[in-house]
Amino acid sequence: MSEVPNLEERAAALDAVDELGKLREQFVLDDGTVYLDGNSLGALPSSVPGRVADVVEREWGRLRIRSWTESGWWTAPERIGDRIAPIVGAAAGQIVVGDSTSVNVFKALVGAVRLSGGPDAGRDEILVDSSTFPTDGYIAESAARMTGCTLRPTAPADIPGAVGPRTAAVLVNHVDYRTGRLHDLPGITAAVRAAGALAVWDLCHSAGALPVGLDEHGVDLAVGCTYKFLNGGPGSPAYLYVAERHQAVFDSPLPGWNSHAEPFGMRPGYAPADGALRGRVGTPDILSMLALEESLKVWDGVSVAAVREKSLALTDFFLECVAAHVPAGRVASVTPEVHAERGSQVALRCDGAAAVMDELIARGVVGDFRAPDVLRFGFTPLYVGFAEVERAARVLGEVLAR
Ligand SMILES: Cc1ncc(COP(=O)(O)O)c(C=O)c1O
Ligand SMILES: Nc1c(O)cccc1C(=O)C[C@H](N)C(=O)O
Repeated sequence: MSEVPNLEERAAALDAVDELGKLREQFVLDDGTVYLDGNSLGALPSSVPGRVADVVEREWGRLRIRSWTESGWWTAPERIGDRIAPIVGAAAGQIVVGDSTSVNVFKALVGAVRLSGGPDAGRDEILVDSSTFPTDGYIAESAARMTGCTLRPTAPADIPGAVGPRTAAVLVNHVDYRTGRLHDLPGITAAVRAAGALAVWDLCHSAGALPVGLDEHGVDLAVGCTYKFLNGGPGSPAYLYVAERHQAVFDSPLPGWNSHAEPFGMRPGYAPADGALRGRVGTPDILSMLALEESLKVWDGVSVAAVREKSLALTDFFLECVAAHVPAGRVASVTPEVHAERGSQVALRCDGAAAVMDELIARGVVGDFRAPDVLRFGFTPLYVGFAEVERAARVLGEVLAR
């Protein structure tokens, strides 16, 4: 066990030079808990409660209806979209915030089939990532039925070889929620576009954890949640990216009055607004949305490249500590070793994983369990430190040594 003090010293040295380490102070966290579940629900930024109280008491309580204009409520979806844009590598004017990820998957995928011309243009198939988070698969199945397409579940790595003249759209998760595998967004997007189809990406597990490069890689449409690495809060609204080149013809399957060119004209006929706000539907969820806006301030001056560098250092160090602390053969990582294929989590296959995670949580190490046998640990570079990583692996070793 001579490695143990060595790992603790290494952790201290890594924390001492961690340029992002000071950001932890901007979150409500307790030193008794190692929080490795920010890939499910991000921690609370300290300034959010005060801002929410202000929205409730002053903007809603005193200004009431005036706040739609005077407090900027009406334009919040596109304003906050512009705040998310640099984090995912998009120029302003292409992202709108609102609704859940599931609803945005629907808008994006049906919108993509329509942009492709769909079955009328001979494009009658949708490809979906066969290892997808379930909601995307369920919605893709419904979107396929609605648009007259067939649905073909395909492993992300096989997509370049599977797309063809009949493909309308392809829906892929950037990072796999269970294994933490990072899929090849530039390569897959290029192959989909070369086949004349549209690429729709689900960024739930990558936005805020690594560079996405939506504009740089020519992504057509994308969606993502804001309650994981963007720390927007439970059920905070999701977002929809429609590349500028598609906006003029993007035909939303949910053309609510908020996306009308003249919403207060109250016209019987629909005429879509220009730009990103064409992706809006109904009245925005202001309390959650403004909590999200406040939480995004943590990102001011933070480089996504630095976040990625720390994320990889954290996951590398965790894997090293697990190898040192955990009895041989008790866990097997299903997260790729190669950096280019790794998101910001480590998933360990483990017998009795559900009970092991319960015990870890009881001992102050919070990750989560994903059926059937995965211990999942998410690393949020904005607030997780290296000493915590060492402690988490040490406690895991203690639990598994029993
Ligand atoms: C990849 C992915 N897509 C979608 C969702 C969920 O979507 P929603 O925000 O609609 O619950 C999650 C997590 O809940 C997810 O991990
Ligand atoms: N969205 C969630 C929720 O409402 C409750 C509990 C967990 C979640 C999650 O985000 C799960 C997460 N997407 C996952 O990757 O498993």
